[in-house]
Amino acid sequence: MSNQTSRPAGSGRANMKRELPEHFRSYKHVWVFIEFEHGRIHPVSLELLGEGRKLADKLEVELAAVIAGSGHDALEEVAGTTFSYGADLAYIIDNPVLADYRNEPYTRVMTALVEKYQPEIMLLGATVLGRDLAGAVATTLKTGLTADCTELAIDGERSLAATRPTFGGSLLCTIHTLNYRPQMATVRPRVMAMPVAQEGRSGRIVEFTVDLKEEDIITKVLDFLPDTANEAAQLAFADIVVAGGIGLRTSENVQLVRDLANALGGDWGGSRPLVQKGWIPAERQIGQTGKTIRPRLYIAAGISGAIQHRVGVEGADLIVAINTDPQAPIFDFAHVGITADAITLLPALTNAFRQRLSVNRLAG
Ligand SMILES: Cc1cc2nc3c(=O)[nH]c(=O)nc-3n(C[C@H](O)[C@H](O)[C@H](O)COP(=O)(O)OP(=O)(O)OC[C@H]3O[C@@H](n4cnc5c(N)ncnc54)[C@H](O)[C@@H]3O)c2cc1C
Repeated sequence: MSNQTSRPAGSGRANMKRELPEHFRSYKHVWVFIEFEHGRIHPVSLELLGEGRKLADKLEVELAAVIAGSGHDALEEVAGTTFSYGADLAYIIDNPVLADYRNEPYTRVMTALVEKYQPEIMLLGATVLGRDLAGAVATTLKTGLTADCTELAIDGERSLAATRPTFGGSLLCTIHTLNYRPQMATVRPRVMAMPVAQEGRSGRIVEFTVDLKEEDIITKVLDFLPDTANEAAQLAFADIVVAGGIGLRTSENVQLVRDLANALGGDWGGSRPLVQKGWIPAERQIGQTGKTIRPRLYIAAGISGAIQHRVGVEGADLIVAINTDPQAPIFDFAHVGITADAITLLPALTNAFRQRLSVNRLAG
């Protein structure tokens, strides 16, 4: 009798076909799709340039920014910004049809660019635009896409190891695209650190033209209406965030979190059960299925620190947790833990900060 454990034939990475098909072997370089809309580069694109730089250095290849839109001067200016954030070259696709994002022309441009210049890795932000585009491009190119990655690395065989939470965040899985190119991944805003811009860094511009005609595109943009009702739009980018959990006990007590955030000049949010109870809007949920934040200061009041919440906040520089239970999991990763009743401590902190900050203002 053998005491060896058996595993199903063909299972696991070790039994996968590792040889990349011949026609994919020429695929080189790392690309980042730059989300440029209404005169603004989405910060996630710059965060991805920082991550792409590390991957490109490891592979000893170039890092390219892909910039599509309408108006050559504006696109060149964007290219200049991408160089200072680490790109070696920028592909510019300038066409009036690309003035506003639409899936069809952008997918056409991206697939044509990939077929011509053959990148081995392509990264996009996991924003509304990035998710829409990445899925369409991966499907058209018949390649693999790992969505919402929290970590990107290169393994010993030059393959992209794209890690993301799975099974409701209770496990992390690392996904490889072994037999297809490019290897595509999306990453949510604030998951990766923002790189420091290096002024004066330069790069090459490669112009790419595609035959796009407005009459061939079915969808039409009639107008652009900014989402002014979404007052939580900047939560992911706030320097100071105060959040509440079920420990706040009533919907009225959410105001205590808002008051402290106001006193500190920060933004506010909460854990998922607060959204489920209707105490806070969904766009203020922080965590795996909400927003990922990377503030300099994060104050969590009455939040237990479940893994799904933790993954959205652990990039914060300083985490202060207020919880009545000294065994609460949040104390395992908070930098400062306060065992106290949030409902009495929050107003006391708000008053103290208001007084201290107004004294500082008068003194200044
Ligand atoms: C697929 C999936 C996705 C999820 N996504 C998210 C997500 O994006 N974000 C998220 O937050 N959760 C998410 N969750 C839910 C998550 O698992 C937890 O249930 C949730 O984070 C718990 O919220 P909480 O900390 O507010 O509540 P609880 O876990 O109930 O913790 C409340 C805490 O408050 C403390 N407390 C009680 N009274 C007081 C008081 N007066 N003062 C101070 N402390 C007090 C308690 O000791 C306790 O630690 C997800 C779950 C699943 C399955």
